[in-house]
Amino acid sequence: MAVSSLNHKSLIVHGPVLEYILEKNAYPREHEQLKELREVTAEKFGKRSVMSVPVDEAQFLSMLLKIMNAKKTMEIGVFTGYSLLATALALPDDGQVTAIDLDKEAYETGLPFIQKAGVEHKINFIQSDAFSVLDGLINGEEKASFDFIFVDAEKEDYMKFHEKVMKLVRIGGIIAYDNTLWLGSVAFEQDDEKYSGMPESIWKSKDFVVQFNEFIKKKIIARILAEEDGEHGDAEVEFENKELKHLEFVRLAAIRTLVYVSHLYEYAKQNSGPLRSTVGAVEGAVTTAVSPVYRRFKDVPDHLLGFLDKKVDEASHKFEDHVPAKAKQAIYQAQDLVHKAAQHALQLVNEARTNGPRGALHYAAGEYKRLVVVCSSELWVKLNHNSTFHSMAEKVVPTAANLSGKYNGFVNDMSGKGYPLFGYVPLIPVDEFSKQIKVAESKEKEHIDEHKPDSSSDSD
Ligand SMILES: C[S@@+](CC[C@H](N)C(=O)[O-])C[C@H]1O[C@@H](n2cnc3c(N)ncnc32)[C@H](O)[C@@H]1O
Repeated sequence: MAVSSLNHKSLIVHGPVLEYILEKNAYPREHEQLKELREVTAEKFGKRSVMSVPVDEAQFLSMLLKIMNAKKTMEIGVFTGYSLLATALALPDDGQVTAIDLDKEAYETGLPFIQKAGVEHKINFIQSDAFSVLDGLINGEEKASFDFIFVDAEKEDYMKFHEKVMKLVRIGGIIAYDNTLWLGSVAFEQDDEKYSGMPESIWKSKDFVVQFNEFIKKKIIARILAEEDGEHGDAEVEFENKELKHLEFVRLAAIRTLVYVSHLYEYAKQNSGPLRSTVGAVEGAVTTAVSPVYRRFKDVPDHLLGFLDKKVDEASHKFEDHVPAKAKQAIYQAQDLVHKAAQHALQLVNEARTNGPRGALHYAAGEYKRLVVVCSSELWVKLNHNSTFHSMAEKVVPTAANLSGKYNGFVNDMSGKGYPLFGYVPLIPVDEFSKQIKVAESKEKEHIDEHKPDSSSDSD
């Protein structure tokens, strides 16, 4: 089959190479019912059949779903169901794909092939405007629960879809957008000779696609920031997912550090020479074992940060005239500390830039730990005088301590079993932290005792 007759959307390879890929690889592997569905779609919809994803893209989607062991997925924009059938075939027997389209007639064109392939039970087709379905899922129990979401609808809606699907995809899940090169138009102007034959409808949406590509580039950091809801649904704490007013830079610094540490880890892995295969072998086990602990633990500091942020805000505005001098002092110290913490996080990044990973690790093990352990314990003691903080801490601390203990136990265990990689994995300094809290408490007590005669007018 000549490429020109394939009505193919591929931009990366053209001519004989594309023909070779399709003829030698993609078409021979195409499932029988996918082939039939494709042919019926072309017959019934003519030029509009170009809306279906091409055979090689469907095979890529299928591979992705299998690699990530996806079970719960969503497709926005079904048409006659080519990508939907490819998805359903790739899911395990108890997998589910929520498929949304306004056009039921098109879906019913493909349905007999879905049935013949024996995968209809994996599909929940919803005839509706996708926005209302997404809102319903967000308000229901479906937040952060989808492994994979495929968006293939109107290009002008992609940005709006993004805000919604971000709430539905699980941490570590994937959102895939179709047509982000929009048949190549993104790289050309309409008067370019090479693309003069492109239909008007493509040029109409080109700007939306270009804007979306810019938008999504900026959203990558936001994806790292995306938080899971549900586990900390405490009504007392109302900062969920909101940008922190005063402490946002600390959160960003922490994220930068985290990103950098993961780069260090990659570096360590790449440079572990003969150990690399051992590293590879244990990595899967590590991810499986550490992930649940990490996932639950990672929200705790952020949660506290949010709480502190609110306190800092209250302190600088509402309480300014009423808060006793000592409490004010604690709040200012808190502000000072978070600034210091942010500076140290940045210094770690700089250290790594100038002296390489070894220098950064050295720095991290010394200075950064001192700051985290000593200073944050002092801050903790001071903040604990605040009754709201105290009650919040009482809820959070046992879980954090328990998870930290488990995490440390696992890292030590693996290290003890002779996996050198674990020398790079930082421990959570639980014991040092509790020792430091005792030191800070007794310092605080000494300070109070020393100043007792003068402090009568200054009590909380
Ligand atoms: C490009 S086609 C989907 C092709 C399909 N993924 C495939 O591989 O065969 C786009 C589809 O999105 C649907 N659509 C567009 N906007 C929609 C919306 N807001 N809600 C639901 N469906 C929508 C259209 O009805 C159309 O069938």
